[in-house]
Amino acid sequence: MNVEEGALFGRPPVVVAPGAVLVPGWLGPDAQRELLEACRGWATGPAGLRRPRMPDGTPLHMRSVCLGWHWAPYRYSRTADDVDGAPVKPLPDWLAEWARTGVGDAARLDARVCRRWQQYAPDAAIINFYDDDDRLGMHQDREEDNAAPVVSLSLGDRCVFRFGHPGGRGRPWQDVVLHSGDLFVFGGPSRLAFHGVVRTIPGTAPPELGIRRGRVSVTLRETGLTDRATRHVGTARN
Ligand SMILES: O=C(O)CCC(=O)C(=O)O
Ligand SMILES: [Fe+2]
Repeated sequence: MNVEEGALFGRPPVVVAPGAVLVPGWLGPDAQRELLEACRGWATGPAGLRRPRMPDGTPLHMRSVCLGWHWAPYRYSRTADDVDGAPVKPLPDWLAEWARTGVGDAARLDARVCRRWQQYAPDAAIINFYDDDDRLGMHQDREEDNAAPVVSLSLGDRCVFRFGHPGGRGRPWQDVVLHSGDLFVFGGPSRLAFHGVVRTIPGTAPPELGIRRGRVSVTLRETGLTDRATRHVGTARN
């Protein structure tokens, strides 16, 4: 975890919007490999990788697997009901710890990210796998009953990530290129900002990562949910 490393390679941290921070090169090569290896394991069944579908059956343009809580448009559950009904895999403590450290690093760059990052305790992760032509439409992350920030880690090919504002899908927005190893955290006034993945940039993964193609993202959140209360709200992501 390195706030300085990105800067050494000419990409300093950026406050993309109030409470939204990009830390380039936050994961070094070994940590990226470790996380990618873990993602490959999580992708296998039970409760493994699948292409999520909108409530009307329209498939999304990527595949995903969940940890802690299973997310499918637009609700969280403890079982992967749109996969095989198996219990969702646990979110490992080490990954929650990485996310907490990431929120702390981001909060030092912009205090609006999170006021009490030491208490950040994500209980859900979504791992997205993007092929060359995949994307994710502009959406809000709003199935959480909680204002804690969202933490995203990128692996593999770069992508064009569009970050807007909470008021709607339209402009203004900023397009930022997320590289393998980058940390992006959005909280505070940007917690409900619309965002999406416009496109991946094939062939841009670091060769030493050992990924043949595509982009993987790991997105962590505090759901604020208990097993008795799940939520059904949301906006289109297709
Ligand atoms: O893949 C990404 O970088 C974004 C993922 C995302 O926005 C989500 O899963 O809600
Ligand atoms: Fe999102």
